[in-house]
Amino acid sequence: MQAFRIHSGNELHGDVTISGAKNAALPILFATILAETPLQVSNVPRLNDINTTLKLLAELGANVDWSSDNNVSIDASAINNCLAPYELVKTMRASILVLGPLLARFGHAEVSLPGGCAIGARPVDLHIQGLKAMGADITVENGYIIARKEGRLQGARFFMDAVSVTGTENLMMAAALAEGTTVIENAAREPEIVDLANFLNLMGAKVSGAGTDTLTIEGVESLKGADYPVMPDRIETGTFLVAAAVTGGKVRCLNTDPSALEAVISKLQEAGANVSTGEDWIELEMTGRPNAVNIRTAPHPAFPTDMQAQFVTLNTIAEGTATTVETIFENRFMHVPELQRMGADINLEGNTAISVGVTGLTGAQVMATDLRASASLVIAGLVAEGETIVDRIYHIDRGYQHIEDKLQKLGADITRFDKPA
Ligand SMILES: CC(=O)N[C@H]1[C@@H](OP(=O)(O)OP(=O)(O)OC[C@H]2O[C@@H](n3ccc(=O)[nH]c3=O)[C@H](O)[C@@H]2O)O[C@H](CO)[C@@H](O)[C@@H]1O
Ligand SMILES: C=C(OP(=O)(O)O)C(=O)O
Repeated sequence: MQAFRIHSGNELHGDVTISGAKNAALPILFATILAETPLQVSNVPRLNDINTTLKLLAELGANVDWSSDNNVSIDASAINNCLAPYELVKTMRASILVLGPLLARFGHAEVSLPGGCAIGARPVDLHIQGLKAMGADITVENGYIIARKEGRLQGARFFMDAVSVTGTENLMMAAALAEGTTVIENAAREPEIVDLANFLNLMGAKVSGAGTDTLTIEGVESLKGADYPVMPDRIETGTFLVAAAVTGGKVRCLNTDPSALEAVISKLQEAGANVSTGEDWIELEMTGRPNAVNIRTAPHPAFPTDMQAQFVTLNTIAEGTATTVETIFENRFMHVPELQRMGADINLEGNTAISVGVTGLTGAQVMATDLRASASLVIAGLVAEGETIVDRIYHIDRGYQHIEDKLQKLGADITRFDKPA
């Protein structure tokens, strides 16, 4: 199993190029199931989750070519199988995104239930309810969601009880090929939803309202291929900005989109960072210790849950006391006990972490438990005195393309190594 060895001491300085967004690339790649002609998706990050997605598409019968660095060519005209097996789905919850497109195009889908994960139960009831509202017949048998519809799905009005990102995406993709108009109320407003809607529209879909809480989708009979670049990763961007704020120094993130990071940038400024932005870059300069900042996660445009762990690390070494409230996932504080082992002063009370900033952390062997928890531990390792070993970094490889290479170029002392189990 691979691990990171990190030594503290260096401020981060320099430029880092941000990759395409995992959480936009995944739905976009699943949306290719809807297209009857070949297409190309560019700015696709080299990540384990993308590998899993492409394996799944190939398993369904699509022709997939990822020989060129960040460009993927897909021809979904050959899909001849509507089964997404447990072995692939269990490694990546976003696999549930095959459900809507398969059902809409082929009238049939069998998708393993993804099950819970480290950050929470993560049910998919809203995905199922929405597809049922469009006329699908859905049962759950032997751990599989079995969905059928004779003829096209029917446009429907659906109110989402909870704001769900992949739920909104699944229903938007299904509605794109439905007969009639679908209205999704209380839809997620994340920038990745807008990116998916733009891709669908380029394929010939009629989606409007993306980025607001009401999506209107006029179904069309077929969709064609289109070439599309995935938006930049706002969470990877935020992670590098927090790393620079914690270590001190000056880091410029290139090939990113500041408009997708307003809540994060505003918290970094509150923490004392000097942040400047251009059309496709963000620069952060930090001198001295950050101020502790209160965080409350909520659906976009509020503060993203995927940046919560990184800010807990910032609060750990900041000046003052802060509360971090996690309102999206019921178990997303797995990094806290690991940070405590490095000397953090954090009290957990239900969905709230109360951090009292300490003047220094000490290196330790810590375990990554999920994607963003891993990032928070890497950031902690960059400032902890001595050596930090972060175990189980396969979690971080799900969401960050070559994070150690990018950090090394900024001056960090971090190496990947094979650690005997
Ligand atoms: C691949 C991807 O884009 N992943 C992101 C997506 O995950 P994902 O789309 O899985 O997260 P959701 O937005 O669906 O989850 C939000 C909340 O809704 C609940 N819920 C969701 C669906 C459902 O059918 N029933 C239900 O109750 C969840 O348990 C959770 O409490 O959005 C999350 C919230 O911004 C991010 O942390 C993930 O990085
Ligand atoms: C929780 C995340 O991803 P996923 O939904 O793929 O588990 C994440 O990107 O932080």
